[in-house]
Amino acid sequence: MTSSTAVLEAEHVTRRFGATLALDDVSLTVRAGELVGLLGPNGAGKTTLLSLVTGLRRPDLGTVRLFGGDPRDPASRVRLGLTPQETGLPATLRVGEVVDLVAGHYPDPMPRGEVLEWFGLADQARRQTGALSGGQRRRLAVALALVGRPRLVVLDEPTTGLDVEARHLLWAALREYHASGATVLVTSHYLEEIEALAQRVVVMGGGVVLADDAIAAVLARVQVRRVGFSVAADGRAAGDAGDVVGRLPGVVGSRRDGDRVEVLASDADALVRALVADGVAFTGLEVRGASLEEAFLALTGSTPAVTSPPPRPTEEMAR
Ligand SMILES: Nc1ncnc2c1ncn2[C@@H]1O[C@H](COP(=O)(O)OP(=O)(O)OP(=O)(O)O)[C@@H](O)[C@H]1O
Repeated sequence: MTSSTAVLEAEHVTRRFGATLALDDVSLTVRAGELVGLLGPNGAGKTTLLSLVTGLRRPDLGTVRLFGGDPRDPASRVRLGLTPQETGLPATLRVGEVVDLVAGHYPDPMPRGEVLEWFGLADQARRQTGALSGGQRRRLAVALALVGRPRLVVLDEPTTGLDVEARHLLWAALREYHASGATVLVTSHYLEEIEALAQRVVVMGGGVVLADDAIAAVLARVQVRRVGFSVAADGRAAGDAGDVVGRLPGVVGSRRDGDRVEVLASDADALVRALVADGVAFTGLEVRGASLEEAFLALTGSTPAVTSPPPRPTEEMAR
């Protein structure tokens, strides 16, 4: 397989669940040897896309291919390792038994001891999976995705519920596995995680692909901050604020609600300096990270800026 071979392809894929349009004309190609991060907030469509390209569901429209074949065909899936978001492990089986069970489906699996050691589970081999902590279960799920030495690994939010140490252990394992020549597709809510792992990032929101680029290029695009301030509802201050906001090159969107002005700006410092320099009488200044979705929706112009409700602030999303 050459490095340009597509291992996973979605072309103009649409998928509905009742009235919900989960994917709206999505196209994505992942080539052999890539480590791709699929980033997006809850409901963006990431899991749905993975379910189509791994053959768990069918698209309503469009085509999907896995290793050039139909993802629903077991022959296409034999080189795929998958960790779904929810992992139903048989609670009464021991960790080592589950590893053996899964390994038995592959022609050249990793030795049990090696894979357990790799994921920090060597001393859990004789424990029943039902007795594992949430984090240990998560690590075991990823270990099971890799035990058959798949050429493509698809991981849906693999680090959910892991503490910092376990997350870093998992990132290191994925980087190492990728370095051995595998292709990796990993979803996350967190830019920090994708930044640590991926070379290329695909950002989804509202069922569409909002950006697909090298991580550095995407990071440069999401350095957007939300600046909020109040001005007198009418009169000179409001006009001045509008003028200043309109003049600044880094402003990607703005909204006025009564006396409150909300601006999405790539350079919040410059915006505030300009407001002060122009003598705009503002009060109640707030500067905080915009959510990725806000930033991308604003940048792509696909929806009026700053209209979504404030994102739930998290350490990783607030930038
Ligand atoms: N089985 C289903 N039945 C009904 N609606 C669904 C189903 N699966 C997904 N959806 C809807 O489709 C949309 C996309 O969901 P999806 O799970 O693909 O998003 P996601 O990006 O993976 O989100 P999360 O990060 O929360 O896992 C959401 O509006 C979701 O409610």
